[in-house]
Amino acid sequence: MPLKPTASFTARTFKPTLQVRFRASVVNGTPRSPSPRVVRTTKPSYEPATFTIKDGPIFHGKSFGAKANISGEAVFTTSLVGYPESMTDPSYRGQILVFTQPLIGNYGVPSMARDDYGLLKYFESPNIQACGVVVADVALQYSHWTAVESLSDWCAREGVPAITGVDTRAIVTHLREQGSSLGKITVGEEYDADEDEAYEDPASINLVKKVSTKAPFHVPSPNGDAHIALIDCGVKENIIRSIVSRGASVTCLPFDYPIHKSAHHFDGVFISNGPGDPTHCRATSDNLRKLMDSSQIPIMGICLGHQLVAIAVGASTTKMKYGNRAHNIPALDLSTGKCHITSQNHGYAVDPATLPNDFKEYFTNLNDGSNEGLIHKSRPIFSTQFHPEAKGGPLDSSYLFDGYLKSVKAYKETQDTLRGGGRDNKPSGLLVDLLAKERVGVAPDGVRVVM
Ligand SMILES: NC(=O)CC[C@H](N)C(=O)O
Repeated sequence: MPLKPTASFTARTFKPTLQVRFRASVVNGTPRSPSPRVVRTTKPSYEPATFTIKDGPIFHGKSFGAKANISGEAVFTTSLVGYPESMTDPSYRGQILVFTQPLIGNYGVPSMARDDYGLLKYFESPNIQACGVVVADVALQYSHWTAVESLSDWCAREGVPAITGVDTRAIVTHLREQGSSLGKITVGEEYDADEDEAYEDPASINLVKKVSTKAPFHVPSPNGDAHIALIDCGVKENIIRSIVSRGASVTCLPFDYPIHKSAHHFDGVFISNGPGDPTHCRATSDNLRKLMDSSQIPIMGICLGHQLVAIAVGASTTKMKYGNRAHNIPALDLSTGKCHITSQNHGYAVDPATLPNDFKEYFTNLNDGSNEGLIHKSRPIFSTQFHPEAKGGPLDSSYLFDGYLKSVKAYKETQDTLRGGGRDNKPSGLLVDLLAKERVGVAPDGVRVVM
């Protein structure tokens, strides 16, 4: 049944202002100097905007981001927090992100600060990756010690259209019934219902190519001398951090890098998360298959990486009706019988019935029974559909990185023994020193830049 367009939106009146409130000056009986809690207000443009679902309802609201018209796959997340992390997760490239949490933007947007490893502290990549944002009620006031700007200013600065004042419950009801659909955001102009050909299907684009690093880059670890090759299909910063903090340096390689030809330089291979349909990423799954046939190196994959490991071993993937995007999804570890609450963002799933005999299902989803992981029966190869690095989200399953690093270090020791000593790191070490320390992109003029 077509839903009625939501036409009413009442823009609140406010004065842009900076308010400074003071906390109690006595804490646990100890006087302290007043520390200001800064509350900033923001003033979005509030031009009219429209969110339209292809072959579905039209929602009228107000723009609070860039003045631009876009189309993409409309998906929803039920995460309560973590909009800076979700919006910068490259897995969302080509997607319009609908938040079910009604109030978004209340803690603002943090800075591009970097941690001791040189990784972004508060974002999962340097830019907003979702092509549009839909919320019920954008916060006009924001307050947080990490905040440097409002959600509205950030979206406008990054050229990302965003709409507020729409009934996100009706949108999500529709997406759950119809399944993930194409949608578009139109800003500042009357919606023309005859313009249906304006929908661009991101499934027709090689999204992984767009987000993968254009050249290798290296993130050294001060905590150990293992070395991991990470196939970057759109890696989140916190995945790299989860590895380097555990004592392995990471060299991030483009998605189509022929890793099977150079695995002997590394102690482990990692396949990252990323956007789009995994069957469009044949270059990576073909290289992985050749790698598994020629080397015993430990392998771990997350999300798209999980799907690519599955495809490499001959299993198949299916498109889910509307996917799983949330920070509270229960996944059962079939090897221990323990349930972990996990962070997820995916629209495809591995069919566990198609796994070959030497693999078994590792995790299963306790909500919908979908596959959440696979593991080789005798070799150190495993992957998960959920995100154990969980940014944002719960850290229940971060032990999986410990297990991976353990097998990486064991493999390194065996290889060192076979070589009769540590790897001669000189040649590859020197090359690694020459690499950029951050993601490498391409500027419009074709010149490679560090992003
Ligand atoms: N987060 C991811 O890696 C997503 C994987 C894949 N693009 C999917 O939607 O299923």
